[in-house]
Amino acid sequence: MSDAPRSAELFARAQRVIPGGVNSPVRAFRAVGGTPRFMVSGQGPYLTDADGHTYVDLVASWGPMIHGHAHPQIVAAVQQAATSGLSFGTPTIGEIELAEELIGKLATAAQAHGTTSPLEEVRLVNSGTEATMSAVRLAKGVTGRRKIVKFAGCYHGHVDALLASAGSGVITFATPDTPGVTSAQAAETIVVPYNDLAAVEAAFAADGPDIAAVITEAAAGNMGAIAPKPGFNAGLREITERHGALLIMDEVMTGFRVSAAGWYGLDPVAADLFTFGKVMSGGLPAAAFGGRREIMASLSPAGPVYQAGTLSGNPVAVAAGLASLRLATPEVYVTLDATARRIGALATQALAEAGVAHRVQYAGNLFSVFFTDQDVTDFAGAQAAETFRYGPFFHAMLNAGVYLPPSAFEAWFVGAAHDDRALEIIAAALPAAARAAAAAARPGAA
Ligand SMILES: Cc1ncc(COP(=O)(O)O)c(C=O)c1O
Ligand SMILES: N[C@H](C=O)CCC(=O)O
Repeated sequence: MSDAPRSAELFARAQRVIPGGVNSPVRAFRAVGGTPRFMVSGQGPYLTDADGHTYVDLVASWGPMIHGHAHPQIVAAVQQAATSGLSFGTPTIGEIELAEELIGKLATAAQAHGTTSPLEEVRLVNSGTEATMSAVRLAKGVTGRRKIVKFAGCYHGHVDALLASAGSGVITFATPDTPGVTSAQAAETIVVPYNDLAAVEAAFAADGPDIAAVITEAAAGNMGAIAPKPGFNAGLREITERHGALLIMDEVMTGFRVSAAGWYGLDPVAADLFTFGKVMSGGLPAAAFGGRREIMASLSPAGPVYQAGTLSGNPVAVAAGLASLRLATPEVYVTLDATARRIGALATQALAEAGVAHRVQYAGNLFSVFFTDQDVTDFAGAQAAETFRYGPFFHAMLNAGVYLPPSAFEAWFVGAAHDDRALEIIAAALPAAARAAAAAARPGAA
């Protein structure tokens, strides 16, 4: 399966008209080598590429495909919506229903935890990047302050102020100080280590009156999967509240994936603002940010903080999101969690048998493999792992029909459609991949 002539041909053609041949850097295979596979279809847990190879998909469009690809009810909802018109640039009923669905899911979780929901209003946007960008602007507008605290290795989309020490493609391609972000923008971002409340306290001790917000991934998934230490998110809540700053919980990856109410359903920390993305729209371009009414009331046209979007609340994306969220029964989450654990256990078994030091880490049902004998709790730990083993591991899996993220710094994702057959393919692929990881040569070694 290493032979992918049609993908190679398409990649050469793409590189003539698209920078690097891809429309998002993480899709390129630069960190693992080789030719990115051009996919032509997806069905359930499988992807099929332009050469006709089929793969068990452990990327799931970077999170959203919780029901697998081309779920018939979601496809039908999209077809139905498209038939009624693709975009109106006016309010629609579906937007209210989607907002109510998101708010209702957090309200149900809050009630189960004996508390009230911090999500009273949401504004729909088109991408996770737009959601975090808008949440940051709103936080600055509401507090009248200019600085943001973020965590090294967390990724919040390609927002200028949030690219500092970011995870995902930024770490994969080692571009921490991307040109185009001005020093003035960079100076407004304070970066501290993930899972380190003392560092957050120190940031507030130094800059407290200037800090508008702390933004965190609800659980980190963009430097591999790293769960917050128990009490970390709650600690952020306490510190921000004490200093009059807002807490922005980025649930673009975890929202409606790790539970019906996202990470909030597992650890109900009442952030001031939440951001949601790809999962809430079933894989179509829609996202959202929201929070308490008194904060959201500052948003235009209700308030002075401007935010807008011609295609925001697009009816087709909204229909996909509604269909996907309504299909997400408690059983779906039980299946996602169990499947992630089964695959993680298979990886552990194969890597242990091959003698490869590793940690399989989970953040809810996000998971990933770190080639290290230490638990990884932050960016420094993720960078210290033996990432040179990932490329050979990745290609062995790919050749055996399993599509992993083409970077050691990304989470792996499953869908409820990953059945026993898909897991058998993964189980069959892992021993050779583990041996390839074991045999990988450290760069620079003789
Ligand atoms: C936690 C998190 N926030 C924000 C984003 C940005 O979302 P998008 O790629 O839709 O702009 C991502 C990744 O995509 C993410 O993982
Ligand atoms: N890690 C990113 C999102 O979660 C990967 C998606 C992308 O940037 O294309």
